[in-house]
Amino acid sequence: MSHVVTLNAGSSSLKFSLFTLHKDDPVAICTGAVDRIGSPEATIAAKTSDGRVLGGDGVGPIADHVAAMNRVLDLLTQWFPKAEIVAVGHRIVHGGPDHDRPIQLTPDSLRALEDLAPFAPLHQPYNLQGVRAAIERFPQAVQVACFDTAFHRHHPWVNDTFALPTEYYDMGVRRYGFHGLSYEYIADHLAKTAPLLHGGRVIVAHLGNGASMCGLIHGRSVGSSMGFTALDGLPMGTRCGQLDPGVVLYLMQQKGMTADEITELLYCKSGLLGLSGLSNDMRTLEQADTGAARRAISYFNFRARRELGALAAVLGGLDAVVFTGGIGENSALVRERVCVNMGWLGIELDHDANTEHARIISTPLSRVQVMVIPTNEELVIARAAARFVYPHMYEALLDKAAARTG
Ligand SMILES: Nc1ncnc2c1ncn2[C@@H]1O[C@H](COP(=O)(O)OP(=O)(O)O)[C@@H](O)[C@H]1O
Ligand SMILES: CC(=O)OP(=O)(O)O
Ligand SMILES: [Mg+2]
Repeated sequence: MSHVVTLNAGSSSLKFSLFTLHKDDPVAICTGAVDRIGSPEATIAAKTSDGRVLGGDGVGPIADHVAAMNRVLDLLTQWFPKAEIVAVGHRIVHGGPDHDRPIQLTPDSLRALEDLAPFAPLHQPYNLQGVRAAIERFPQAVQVACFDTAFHRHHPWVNDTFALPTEYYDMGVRRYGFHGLSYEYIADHLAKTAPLLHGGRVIVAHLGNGASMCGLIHGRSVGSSMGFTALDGLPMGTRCGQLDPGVVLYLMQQKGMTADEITELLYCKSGLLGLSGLSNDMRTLEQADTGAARRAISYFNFRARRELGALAAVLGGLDAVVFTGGIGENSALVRERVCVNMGWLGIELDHDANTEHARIISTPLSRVQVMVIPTNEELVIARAAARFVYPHMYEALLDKAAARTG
């Protein structure tokens, strides 16, 4: 039976899966993640679809994404020696202005994607290292790139542009938006499980180590919080989120900081880590009893509320809010604080349902339905990879994708 491997390198994690290519849809037979990469508490965990837990023993330190990638490919070949890998699907965070759908990777396209690395320094280099490692490990497999930016490529021009002279837009200085694979999964899931809401106005809050929000109308992106890079919008684990560009000028001109120092500050030392002085990890901050940790969480919630209100205005009202991503799926505290006193917008949270991480966490009378939907970027990647290998077998998926991108 043919199989697809998916690799999804986030800023703090490497998620991976092995899918079997069944007739209608790929089916995951193993999913796993290396978590807290780079920290002494790094873990690797995987389980099979029949509930077997893999991994555990002999994990050892996982210093960086390259070590994580090699370890994952070793383990997959060890666990599933007979799997025939026909394709590897890669999450590639930045696709630039030209890619509004997945592509089959070639040496030329790989080189072009390398040029985008400065615009996603926490992701793109690792995504592309994953491609190289997979080519070496599975040379016969088709390598497919699935872009975070593709989902937003047809968002309105007002959300695509900055108010700079237009030649900058023409040279690619645009608001690309990210987390598109996650938004695509949520939009597709809503289409299947809640078609009325899918047809309406939905805000998806993808809150993980990287965090963004996206406003959807009829499952299409009409506005999102991330911009030219994955620095903009909400504060994140180590990234600052929205920042007055005057701060950058001040740091350069008055404080003599170099571009590298500012890059390190904004990508790696800011956000929850910078404000708390303790950790980028929401679990650690929720357990910590320090004023700085509480203030970091308050700032995160404040900016999320602000973005929620702004996107509701862009959508012209609201029918549903979906929380997803590591924090969105697991932190009842953050969801509660983001939604509290939002009755004016039609949001009434059900405290008990939220604490229990129920799928619907708004009250039955809430005008806006609030949901928790675990994201599944892996399935979106596996479907795309499957379409390249067996276009006829997955014709239905192909039609749906075409309808979505219009
Ligand atoms: N039970 C939990 N409670 C609060 N936060 C959690 C919980 N589980 C995971 N998280 C948070 O989710 C974030 C990681 O999200 P994830 O989407 O996996 O990251 P990435 O951006 O690397 O893909 C971390 O801040 C982590 O603390
Ligand atoms: C784009 C981005 O920030 O991704 P992640 O949340 O996986 O770090
Ligand atoms: Mg992620």
